[in-house]
Amino acid sequence: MNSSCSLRLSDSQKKWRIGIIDGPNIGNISQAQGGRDHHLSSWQALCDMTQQIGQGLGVEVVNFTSNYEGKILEWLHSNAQNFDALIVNPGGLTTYSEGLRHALEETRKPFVEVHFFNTVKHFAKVSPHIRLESRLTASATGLVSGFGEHSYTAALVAMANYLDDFVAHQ
Ligand SMILES: O=C1C[C@@](O)(C(=O)O)C[C@@H](O)[C@@H]1O
Repeated sequence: MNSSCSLRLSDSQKKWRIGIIDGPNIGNISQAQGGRDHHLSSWQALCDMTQQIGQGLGVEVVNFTSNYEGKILEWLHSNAQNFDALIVNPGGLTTYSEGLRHALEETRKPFVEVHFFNTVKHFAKVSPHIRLESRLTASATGLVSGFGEHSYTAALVAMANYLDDFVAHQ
């Protein structure tokens, strides 16, 4: 067991670098989600929470958000190689962005798709006749949805351990 943090399950001390990308509307989180599926006052509060979890895990977390698909793609093109893994809430890009899916695939980095909502349940309710689904899930390493802000908690803990166990030895 890693002595610095009980949530790192191996002996790894590696300070992985994990980028968290929040897509359209997530930067406006207190209004956008109507406070129903999380307990955050702002996107900054989400950054503070994920930074705190990153510190506890002994990994570096870098947060980025944009309402613009092109800005997110440019961020990925310029920065993805500086990260070991990514956590992505595509927000308003969830159901249609092939561009984001391609850009993420091209990084060749593991990534977790996260959502505040359980998107399967949410889409079944808002669109019972046309089957909506995320464009990213089939390309993601993993998916965490439905736990409000703790979808990010779960994604960070899982990704740090995934990097320790599956990537460190490659
Ligand atoms: O913007 C959002 C938020 C969301 O990504 C979530 O985190 O639950 C779910 C998406 O369907 C929606 O468009």
